[in-house]
Amino acid sequence: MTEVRVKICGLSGEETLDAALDAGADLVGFVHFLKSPRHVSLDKGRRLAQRARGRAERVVLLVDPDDTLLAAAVEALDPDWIQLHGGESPQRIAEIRARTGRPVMKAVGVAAAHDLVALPDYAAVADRLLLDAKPPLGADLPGGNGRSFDWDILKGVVLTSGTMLSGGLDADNVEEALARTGLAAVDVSSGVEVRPGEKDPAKIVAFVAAARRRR
Ligand SMILES: O=C(O)c1ccccc1NCC(=O)[C@H](O)[C@H](O)COP(=O)(O)O
Repeated sequence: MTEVRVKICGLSGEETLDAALDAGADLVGFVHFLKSPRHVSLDKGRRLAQRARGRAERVVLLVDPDDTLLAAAVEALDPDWIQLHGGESPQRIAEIRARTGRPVMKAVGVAAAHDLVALPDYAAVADRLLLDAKPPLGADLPGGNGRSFDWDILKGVVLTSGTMLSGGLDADNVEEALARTGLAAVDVSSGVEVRPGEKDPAKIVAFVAAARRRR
């Protein structure tokens, strides 16, 4: 079995970024979305991304970005990945890939089996898919809500290689989530926090260790 890939998302400070890097996270995510408690300015994102260069893949997370924001985010963070966490269409994803020359990870919200119908169209244009729990109706945030979806929905579904599982994961449930879905890549935000936006180094270490127990 291949080693599980781990992404820690919503890092906004040097200390917790270092904890993720030292714990061996494969990807580190920086959220640029004003409504988020994990929002980092482009200047802060630039500094954090520089700090992580060469130690993990750097991901900038954007929600329905226009071309001006995209260009500014790419210039500032020089990301290895652009994660799109809004209502971007497959056509817009193809445009963003072409415009930026960066690989794109598309987050798809899942609540029920019918949400998986969208996956082939996204898989055709995105470099990677990230399956996240759909946010509750009227939520401020399209992700980072600490909710999980019924992993058994994925049983028998053929997913593209590298697909990441996300939503409500933590050190206590990540092994079971990996076992039940058969996926080999996970993403976490709330599950390594003490409160929204405040990451906990000890929880980051515990999460990476728990995910890696599953090989
Ligand atoms: O984390 C945020 O604040 C956020 C804001 C806007 C769009 C997406 C956001 N997070 C997306 C992530 O990548 C999270 O890691 C993912 O949704 C899982 O979150 P959680 O359930 O809190 O672990």
